[in-house]
Amino acid sequence: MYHLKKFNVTSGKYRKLFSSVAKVIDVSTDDKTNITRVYLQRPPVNSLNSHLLTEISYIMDDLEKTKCKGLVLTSNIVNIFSAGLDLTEFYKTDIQKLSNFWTTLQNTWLKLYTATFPTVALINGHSPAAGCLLALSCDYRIMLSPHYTIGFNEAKIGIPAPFWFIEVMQSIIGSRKTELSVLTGQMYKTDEALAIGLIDETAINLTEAESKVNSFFKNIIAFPGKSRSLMKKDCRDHIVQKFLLKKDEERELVIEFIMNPKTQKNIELYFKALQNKV
Ligand SMILES: CCCCC/C=C\CCC/C=C/CC(=O)SCCNC(=O)CCNC(=O)[C@H](O)C(C)(C)COP(=O)(O)OP(=O)(O)OC[C@H]1O[C@@H](n2cnc3c(N)ncnc32)[C@H](O)[C@@H]1OP(=O)(O)O
Repeated sequence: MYHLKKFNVTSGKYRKLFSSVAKVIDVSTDDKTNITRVYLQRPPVNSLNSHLLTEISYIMDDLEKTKCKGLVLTSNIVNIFSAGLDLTEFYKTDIQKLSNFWTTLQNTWLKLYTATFPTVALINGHSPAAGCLLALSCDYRIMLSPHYTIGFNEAKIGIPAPFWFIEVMQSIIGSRKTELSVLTGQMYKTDEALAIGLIDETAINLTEAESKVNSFFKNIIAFPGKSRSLMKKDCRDHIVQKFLLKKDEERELVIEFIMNPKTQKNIELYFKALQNKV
C-alpha cells in the first residue's frame, strides 16, 4: 500500500514527499526546482515485482498531479540500477497472478514512457532487461562508468523481449543495432552503450552524474508552454498506439509462453546459473 505524505522534513536540500510501508522506493523533491528524485531500493537487486511496479505507478500518478518539473530515476542499491523483472513473478506462478503482474508492468511502463514532464535515468549500476527498459523509457540517460552493463539479455534466458521493449530500443539506436543487440542478448559496458547511442552521457562518479543531470534540466526547465511535452508525445505516439492496440492480446501470449513447462524449465535453469555463478 502506498501513501502520499507531504511531511516537511526540510532539514536538507530535499523535502520528503512520499513514503511507502515497505520502502522499496525513496522519493525526494527539490523545493526550488520541483524536480523529484526517485530512488529504487528493493534489495537485493531492485528486481521489478508487482509491489515495486505498483509503487512506481502511484508515484507517476502523483507527479503528474503535482505538476512535477522533472524526474530523476535512480537507485539506492550499490552497483545495481535494476535487475529487470523479478523472475520469481514468472516461476511456479498461476495464470491470475501472472496476468495481474503483466498488466501492472504494462500500465506502469506506459505512465513512465508518456510522462508529460522531463525524465532522466541516472544509471548507477547494472541494468539488464526491464531495468534497461526503465532507463530507455526516460528522456535522457546518464550512466556511471566503467563497470556497469546495460542491455536486453532476454535471449540468454530463453524468453523473448516484448515487441514494445524492442521498439523503444529501435527508436533510440535504430533497427539494425537493435536487431543485433536483442538477438545476441548483448549487455553493453558504459562506454559501449555510449558508442551505440543507448545512453546519452557517461559520468565517472555520482558528483559528475548529478552535475550532468542538473545541466540537462537547466537547459530545458525555462522552456515556455507545453511544446516540449507535445513533441515528446508526437515522437513516442507510434509506439504507444501500437502498444495500446496489442496490449490485451500480448498479455495472453505472455501467459501462454511463460506457463509453458519448457519456459518454466529455462527459468529454473537460469535461476540456478545465477545462484551458482562464481
Ligand atoms: C510472442 C510471445 C511473447 C512472449 C513473451 C514472454 C515473456 C516476456 C517477458 C520477457 C521480459 C523479460 C524482461 C526481464 O526483465 S527478465 C529479467 C532479466 N534479468 C536478468 O537476467 C538479471 C539477472 N541478474 C543478474 O544479472 C545479476 O543478478 C545482477 C543484476 C547483475 C546483479 O549481480 P550481483 O550483484 O552479483 O547479484 P547476484 O547475481 O548475486 O543476485 C543477488 C540475488 O538476486 C537474485 N536475482 C538477480 N536477478 C534477479 C531477477 N531478475 N529476479 C529475481 N531474482 C534475481 C539472484 O538470484 C540472487 O539471489 P540469491 O541471493 O538467492 O542467490
